[in-house]
Amino acid sequence: MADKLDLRPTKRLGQNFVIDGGTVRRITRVAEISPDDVVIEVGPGLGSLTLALLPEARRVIAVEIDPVLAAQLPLTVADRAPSLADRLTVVQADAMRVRPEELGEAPTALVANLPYNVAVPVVLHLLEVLPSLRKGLVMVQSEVADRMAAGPGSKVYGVPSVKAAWYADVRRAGPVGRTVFWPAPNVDSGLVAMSRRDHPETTATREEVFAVIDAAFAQRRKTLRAALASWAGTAAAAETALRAAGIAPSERGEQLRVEDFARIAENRP
Ligand SMILES: C[S@@+](CC[C@H](N)C(=O)[O-])C[C@H]1O[C@@H](n2cnc3c(N)ncnc32)[C@H](O)[C@@H]1O
Repeated sequence: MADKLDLRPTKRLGQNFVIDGGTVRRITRVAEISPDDVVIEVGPGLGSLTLALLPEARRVIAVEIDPVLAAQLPLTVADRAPSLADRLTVVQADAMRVRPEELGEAPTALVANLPYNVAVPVVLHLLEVLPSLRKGLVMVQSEVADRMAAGPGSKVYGVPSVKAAWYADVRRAGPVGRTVFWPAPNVDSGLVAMSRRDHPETTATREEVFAVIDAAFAQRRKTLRAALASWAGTAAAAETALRAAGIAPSERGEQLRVEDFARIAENRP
């Protein structure tokens, strides 16, 4: 199919296509799609995962940034799975900016082999703008999978872990080797499973909580008293906010849960 399109995969768009049927079936199985699900698939590419998702879901909304691939996808599905073609919606758009109105229907599940350079912003954007999303199964670079699923105290716990935890329970769902792709990337991959949960109860807005998270991890080796100094105005003001939130000023961001960041945000001077 790549030959037919005279396709030269674009590195900038993270175009590494899965060419292994076993991996595609595994992603579909682990995603636990039910016949009622409306799946949003980001970056369908040549459609290998799309073709596996269509028999499982009520609808697949495929969001592809590349206009050539977006135009080809309905033709591929009409050719390979004509009886399922009416379950497919293709939206040519940047998934980092896509708006719910562009999708036609509210997706309940995210399943994607994500473009690796934008995987975290895409996941956070979709969880934010699509409250209908209840679950997700995405393939990302192995290190990113570790970071997204990490908990407090882990060396790789950071901004992606805490922000993802605002929206969902996140866990690693298995490794994927680099040989299942064409072209093969020079990193291994991993599956990440997400299950929507209510965000912590707080009077602070999401933006306010995320501002504390960004500030705390911008200087992750510093104590929170020092790391939050510019966020609070001064180190002394940061200390007051931390004490009011019941958190020792000598702690570091990597020890806190998303609920703790929310309490700090509530106590901004
Ligand atoms: C890793 S490939 C996956 C392709 C296919 N799903 C597969 O598994 O073979 C990533 C796909 O995402 C598309 N893409 C890259 N950036 C995107 C963005 N911001 N929004 C939507 N699609 C994007 C690329 O064009 C490419 O088709």
